Amino acid sequence: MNHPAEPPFDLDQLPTPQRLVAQALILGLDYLGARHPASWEHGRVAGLAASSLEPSSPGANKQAAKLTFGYPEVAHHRPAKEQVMFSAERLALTAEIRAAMRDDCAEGLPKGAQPTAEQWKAILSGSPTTLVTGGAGTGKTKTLLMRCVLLHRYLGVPINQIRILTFSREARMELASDLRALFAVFDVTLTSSDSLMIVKTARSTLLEQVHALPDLARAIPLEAFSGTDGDVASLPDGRPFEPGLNARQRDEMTKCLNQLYRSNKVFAEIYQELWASALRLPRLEVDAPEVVKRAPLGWKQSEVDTELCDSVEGLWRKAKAWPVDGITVGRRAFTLRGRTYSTHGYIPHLKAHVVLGFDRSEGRNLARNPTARMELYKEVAIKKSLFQAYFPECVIHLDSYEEATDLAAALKALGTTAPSFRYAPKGDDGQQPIIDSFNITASLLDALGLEVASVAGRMNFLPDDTDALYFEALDMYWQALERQLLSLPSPVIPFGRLFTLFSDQHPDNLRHLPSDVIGQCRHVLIDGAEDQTVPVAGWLRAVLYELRRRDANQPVTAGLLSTVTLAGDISQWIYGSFGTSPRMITEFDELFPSTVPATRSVLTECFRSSQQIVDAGHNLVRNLTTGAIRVTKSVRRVEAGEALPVQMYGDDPGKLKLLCEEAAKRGFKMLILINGPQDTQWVDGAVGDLIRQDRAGGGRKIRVRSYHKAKALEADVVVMVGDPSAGQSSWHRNQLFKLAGFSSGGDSTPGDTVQHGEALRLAYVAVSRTLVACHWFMTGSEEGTRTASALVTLLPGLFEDRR
Ligand SMILES: Nc1ncnc2c1ncn2[C@@H]1O[C@H](COP(=O)(O)OP(=O)(O)OP(=O)(O)O)[C@@H](O)[C@H]1O
Repeated sequence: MNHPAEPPFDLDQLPTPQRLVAQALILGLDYLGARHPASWEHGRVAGLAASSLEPSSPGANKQAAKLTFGYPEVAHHRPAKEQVMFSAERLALTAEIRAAMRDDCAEGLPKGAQPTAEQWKAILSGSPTTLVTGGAGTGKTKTLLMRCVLLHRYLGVPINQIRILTFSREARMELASDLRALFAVFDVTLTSSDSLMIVKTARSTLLEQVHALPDLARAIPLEAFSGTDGDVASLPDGRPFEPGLNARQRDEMTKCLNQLYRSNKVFAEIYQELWASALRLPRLEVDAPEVVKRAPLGWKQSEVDTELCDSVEGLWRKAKAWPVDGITVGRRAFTLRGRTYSTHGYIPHLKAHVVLGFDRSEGRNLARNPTARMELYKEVAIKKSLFQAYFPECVIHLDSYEEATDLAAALKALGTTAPSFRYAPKGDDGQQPIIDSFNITASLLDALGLEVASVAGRMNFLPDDTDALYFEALDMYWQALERQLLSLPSPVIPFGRLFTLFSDQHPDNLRHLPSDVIGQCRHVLIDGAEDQTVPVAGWLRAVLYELRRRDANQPVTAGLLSTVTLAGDISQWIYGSFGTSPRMITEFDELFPSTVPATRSVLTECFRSSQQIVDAGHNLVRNLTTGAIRVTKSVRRVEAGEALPVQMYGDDPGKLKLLCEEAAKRGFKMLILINGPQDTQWVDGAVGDLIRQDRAGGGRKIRVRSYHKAKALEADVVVMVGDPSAGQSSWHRNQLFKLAGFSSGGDSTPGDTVQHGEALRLAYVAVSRTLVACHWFMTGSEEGTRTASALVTLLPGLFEDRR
């Protein structure tokens, strides 16, 4: 129980102001019939004490009412830490400014190109945070450009404080040119370099900041490292998600691999084991179709296996390709399901048996003997399938003399040189040289915001899954590589690392930046916000927090504010398999917290395509949780006969040729989108001549791009070649995407979910580039896989099957 520490003062002893307050309180307590607990308790204790000391006398129970004056006990609290990224300011948009911009717009832009009410809402948003969403062709990019006009022309923001961030160099050039044209409408002349100062990629913006620090002034991003003089001067925006390596990068990476291999015994062992697993004949299930088909012949073939071995070995010896250094020659018999078959040799170092195959340079008509019913190459193939399904140990099947020579060389140099080989983690497309494969995986991890060196320890694999070795080797290798690159005269650092160094994980690093450099991001506008990586979001947040911190320390803070404006369409999220995420849009308020409510504008009018095409696009993505676009209404004026559904054809190169000729006659621009290298050949075979003619004539009437490169483009006629595929389920990808936080709603296979959605979204992006007509050729190259056209029901009124 609390007692007042000091006896209360007599009311009369208090100075006048306190006395008046106390009297007022007393009256208040009396009026309310309330009790002041501390005073009451004090009186009670004092009364008891007095009663025990003084003899009771008549009238002694008439206690003198004595009020005490105490202080409330208040628990100790710390001031809250401000988590808000923006000040409580709004843009100083007066009614006059709004009216002036609207008037100039009415005067400068054609009647049919005036912004809609939905667009004006975002253009004239006074909030520090503005989010513009909407389906393809609804004018999100145009809205961003108009907002840039507002900031500069009407609010006087200098152009070196505005950044429009776009995706790639190509998109940057196009957007910069559109911006120049739009500024001219508002009587502002932007030079080419002005517009390229405003329109940047996140990468080039970050790099300006990196180079502003003396320690990193000469730093080169790994992705832009070519070893030529132009490196620092022409620091490129990079080609995001194209992890092909140039000669200089490959050189440096190979050097590092060999150094690590020689100096680290553990790495060398893991690497050799991985190599052996890559050499090993891939296993097949016993019920794989080719095994089921070949096994009955294979069991019979056991009777002639010795003769088969002799014939093949004879060919190898004649070609002087056998014996091979490092391989112990000698037949060894094995029993598979009760039948005997022999191998040709053994590699002790790899604990691997060797079976000789049939080199393609030999005649296909060769047979074991003149009476044999089957050609030699077929018998070899049958035995190979049997071994794939039933051979219990590690076996290497040498399919060519060249392969054997390479193997001998690698075995000879094994003590000093890391063997080079091709590898793909399970579920990834096509094998790559190991260095390239490491680079692709490291780029994915960077984009997902995962530390490459710590990933292996957070994953798990089935006991015989060689991907475990791959990730273990990658972790060790990437650490060594980053250290080696950093020690070069001009330090080389991967973009992922640079973004992380300048992200909200390391906010102090940004404190070293000069104010004019960080101030370039005072007003950031991002186009294509659906495809940003975790590190880019972290970097942008850190930059905005740092600006806020600096603003708060200014002598006058009134009028100081930053803004962020995002435009995006989650149905166009097509780089998820490379590690991007649409979180900037879906978690906008959490990522960019502001006391001023955000302005959100959903654009619902499509200016690009007819309603059939808009609905066909919607048909593709409507079942995706990430595709919840509000239904879009086409406002495009369509000529008679133009409102056609997407036309679907089979493998019909002749039809493509006709379409191209017809488009050329009408002066239409064409965009041909391809799904893979096989489609490049298909298109070249069909219309290669027309494309070359177009280029020779200096025209750009026919453009050929991959589906992934279709974003932000539009054309009168769009031709889709091939069917985007959702690929194979992948254990390692699912784990990585889980680690990166993609398992929303308890999704246990988030990597597969991303790829499934991506196939459909790629088709959506392709269809939605259409101004007049869209044609889809199913070339059949992806048969049997989960492809976009098979993952949804294509509605007949929206897709017309002409196969
Ligand atoms: N208010 C408008 N009036 C007329 N045309 C418009 C309007 N807004 C945009 N457009 C035109 O519509 C087309 C699509 O605009 P824009 O590229 O800005 O859309 P988007 O939403 O960014 O498209 P995507 O998401 O497919 O890249 C462009 O040709 C643009 O000029």
